Amino acid sequence: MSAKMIDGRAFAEMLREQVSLEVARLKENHGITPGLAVILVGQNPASQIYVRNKGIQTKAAGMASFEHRLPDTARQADVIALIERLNADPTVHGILVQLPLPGHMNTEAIINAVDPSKDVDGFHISNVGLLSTGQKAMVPCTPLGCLLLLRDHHGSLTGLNAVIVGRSNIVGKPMAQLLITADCTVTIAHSRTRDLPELCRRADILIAAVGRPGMVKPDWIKPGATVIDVGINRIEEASRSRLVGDVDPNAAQTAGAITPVPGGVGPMTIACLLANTLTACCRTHGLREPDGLAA
Ligand SMILES: Nc1nc2c(c(=O)[nH]1)N[C@@H](CN(C=O)c1ccc(C(=O)N[C@@H](CCC(=O)O)C(=O)O)cc1)CN2
Repeated sequence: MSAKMIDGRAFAEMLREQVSLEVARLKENHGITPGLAVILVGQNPASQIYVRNKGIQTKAAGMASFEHRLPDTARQADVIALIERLNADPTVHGILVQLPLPGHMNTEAIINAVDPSKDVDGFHISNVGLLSTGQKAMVPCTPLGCLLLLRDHHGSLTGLNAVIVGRSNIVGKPMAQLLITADCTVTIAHSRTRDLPELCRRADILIAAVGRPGMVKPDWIKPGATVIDVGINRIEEASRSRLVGDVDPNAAQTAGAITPVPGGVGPMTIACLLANTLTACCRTHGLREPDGLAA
């Protein structure tokens, strides 16, 4: 039997519509327009596309979009000075620094310069600490997107065995925190994990976030399990480029449900960024947070 395809594109569209409605309500009732500032340093081709899409979708949701592009010759101090200006700007409720940054920059120092209340990426050390202690935090967009898809598919996640392959700060670790809070039993695996296929076969929920095309094979999957593929790997084939996930597409024969690549987790990332910007704006102004948008 073939797995149910979890349609992240459709879910993200619904989420963006919900955000748009809440933004319109904020404007009408309180005269407030949520604003998102995105900083792009350098010319990374994929980053340029993501930043452009963030701007388009921010405006489409009725929010103010501020785009700041710096050359890859910019100094770390220039980026931090810009962040400090945005921290002090009351029209900016969310600040995002597009990653990866050029090699000469210290990513942690730059992320930690963002005011935690405007850290819509949820990467600031204060938000990492709040999330890991189960407190109200800004939650990283990709794991938040995965959680929303899982909750929509399963309802309750209580008692399920979740295996996360990948231990990055952006996906693997925050994903584990969210699933622990959702009462899953969580294991984080990585490239040095012993007998990875056997471990994965115990998972009711398998999250693949390693950045290796097709690494998770069909026989690594427990029949009926839910598979969330976070991989976005661009591969060149016969002079054309194609996007593939971390999970072998034949895994759909074993899984109960699976997210496709493209069209699964990817679109949820920007939709959750919009949701986080709205959440940050509501928190800043002491207003009720819309239901269903946060973790
Ligand atoms: N500061 C951040 N930098 C990066 C993040 C992040 O969350 N914050 N995540 C990724 C890139 N990313 C957003 O920035 C992102 C990745 C993928 C998609 C997406 O919609 N993917 C589509 C396919 C798009 C395509 O054809 O290329 C899909 O999977 O269907 C959106 C955003 C790294 N940097």
